[in-house]
Amino acid sequence: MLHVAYLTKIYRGGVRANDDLSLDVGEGEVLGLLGHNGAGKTTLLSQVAGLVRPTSGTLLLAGRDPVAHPAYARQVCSVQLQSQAPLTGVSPRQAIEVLGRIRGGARQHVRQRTAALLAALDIAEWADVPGERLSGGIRRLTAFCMAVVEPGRLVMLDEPTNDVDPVRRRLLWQQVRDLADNGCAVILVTHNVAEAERSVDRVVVLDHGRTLATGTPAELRDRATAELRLELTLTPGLPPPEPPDWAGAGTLTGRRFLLPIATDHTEPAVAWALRLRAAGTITQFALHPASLEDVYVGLTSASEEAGDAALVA
Ligand SMILES: Nc1ncnc2c1ncn2[C@@H]1O[C@H](COP(=O)(O)OP(=O)(O)OP(=O)(O)O)[C@@H](O)[C@H]1O
Repeated sequence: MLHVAYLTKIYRGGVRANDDLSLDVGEGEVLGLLGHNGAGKTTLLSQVAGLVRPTSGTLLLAGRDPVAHPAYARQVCSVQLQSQAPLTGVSPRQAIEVLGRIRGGARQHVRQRTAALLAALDIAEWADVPGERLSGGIRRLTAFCMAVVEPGRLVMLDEPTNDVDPVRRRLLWQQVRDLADNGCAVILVTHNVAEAERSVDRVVVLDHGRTLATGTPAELRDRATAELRLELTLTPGLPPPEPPDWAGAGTLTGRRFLLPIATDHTEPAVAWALRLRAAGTITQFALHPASLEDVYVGLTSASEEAGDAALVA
């Protein structure tokens, strides 16, 4: 559905926002695009939508170049932008139905789909409230509905869960999954790695415009299977214990002390934690596998260190 090969975008002024980027997204697939602020995610989406011209490389949207065929790109792509949709003077229902009609949906079908989306995201009670009286989260969910009321074959969502409460976020992820199950290709830009883990088929991690890693969430987590996390809850008022030499450097957040542990040190880790609990140093402990978020943070910090080393060299 989308084929990107060796894509580079250099903005006027010399910022290299995408650097030799290659990826593919198939029908029925949700691709999660992760990366720090300024990694080049929005730039990639803008080029796919035909809004920004690539400096070099290949971009094919259902077999055609979106920059050479912008009307075609607009028909094939549905986009929810990162910026909030202007809703002054219109209600969510009006805004969603107008978008559905603009995208060529039949009146009856658009009405039904709008009502179904509002109900599925549990925002029907705001359906007829003017936009200026809506909270940021409801506006964000309305923008999502506007993007998917008559979805194109490729749906691109730029941080769709910003400002949205946890319960409605889950409802939104279900809608994203349904889009893919109905045959859409979906690109999901998010900073919420833990949530992405549950709803994407594949992940691309961008770093300074380049692909840092790609794979299914399980494949990326496998890179860290050699590691577990030992989580100690410290007794109030007590400092963290000195980690044994087989544990990695610990991070302290409040009373939570988190240590990376190699899987072959599971037994001594549990024995150590039990001793700490018996001595009253900690109140409880847990040992769990590394999450995709741990892998993501590890990848990006390794890249930062490599960048710093390159600068020093
Ligand atoms: N129109 C533009 N002109 C010049 N530079 C730009 C332009 N748009 C983006 N950039 C720069 O290109 C780089 C990539 O920006 P982009 O918005 O694609 O990143 P992003 O990954 O979407 O970031 P965020 O997560 O903060 O939204 C940044 O350094 C940004 O400042």
